[in-house]
Amino acid sequence: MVTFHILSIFPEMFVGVFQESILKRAQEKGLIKINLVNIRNYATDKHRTTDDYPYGGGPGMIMKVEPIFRAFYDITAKAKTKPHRIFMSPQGKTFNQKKAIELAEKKEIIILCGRYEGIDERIREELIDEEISIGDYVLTGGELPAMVVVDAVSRMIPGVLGDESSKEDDSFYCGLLGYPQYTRPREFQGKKVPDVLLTGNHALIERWRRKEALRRTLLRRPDLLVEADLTEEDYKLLEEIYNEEGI
Ligand SMILES: Cc1cccc(C(=O)NCC2(NC(=O)c3cccc4nocc34)CCCC2)c1
Repeated sequence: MVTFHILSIFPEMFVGVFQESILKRAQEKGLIKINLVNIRNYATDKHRTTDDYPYGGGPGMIMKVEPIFRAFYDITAKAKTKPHRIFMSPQGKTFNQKKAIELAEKKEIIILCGRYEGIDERIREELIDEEISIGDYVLTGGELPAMVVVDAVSRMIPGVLGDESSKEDDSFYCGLLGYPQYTRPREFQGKKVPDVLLTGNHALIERWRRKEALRRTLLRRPDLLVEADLTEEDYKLLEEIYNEEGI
């Protein structure tokens, strides 16, 4: 069971996303709990201010310390265990499946979403255990990155993925890209489904799938290949692929 406390000035952004199939069912099964926290509720001035001008000048606004500190203290006081505290930030370590699996072991997770030009540094110094980025591009806020983390971590919690899960595949292909997939019709615009997939020979099908996953990974994401734990059989398949691809 993982409880996610998501701190944002736009908590309503999350409602639709977490009311969809897998995450909704996981909440109903009591496997995950999602607590949407509006930072503005912790601002005590009459305008419920959460941002202010940067010292030293410069464009944009900075998220203020008081509302965020109050929110962290309140959540931590009410939490059963000390929450693991994440700030979604472009300055963070790039999120990946390994991190998702690691976070699925936590009991309580606070995810702070940035807005404006960012947060007052004292928040990062005092309240954050780790910063995570979902990639190198400019976004308007940390909310979408937070949804990505909740989605990826929730899938790794036992029981969240029904038996229709592709989790085994995830683990089997861990670190590789997916193999080509087909469904009916068998032929479309003259393009046929590979015969091997129609043989019912599972060993042959598995070999073909593993080889195509290796081929796709080699051609599109060789960096993943370096990280993947390959078997002797994989290296044989790679030999064949190198020859076929004329590399
Ligand atoms: C490459 C680069 C350099 C400098 C700024 C930015 C940028 O996008 N700054 C804007 C903010 N970006 C994010 O929060 C954010 C962005 C991207 C991935 C993320 N993964 O988690 C949070 C993420 C930060 C405060 C408000 C939104 C991006």
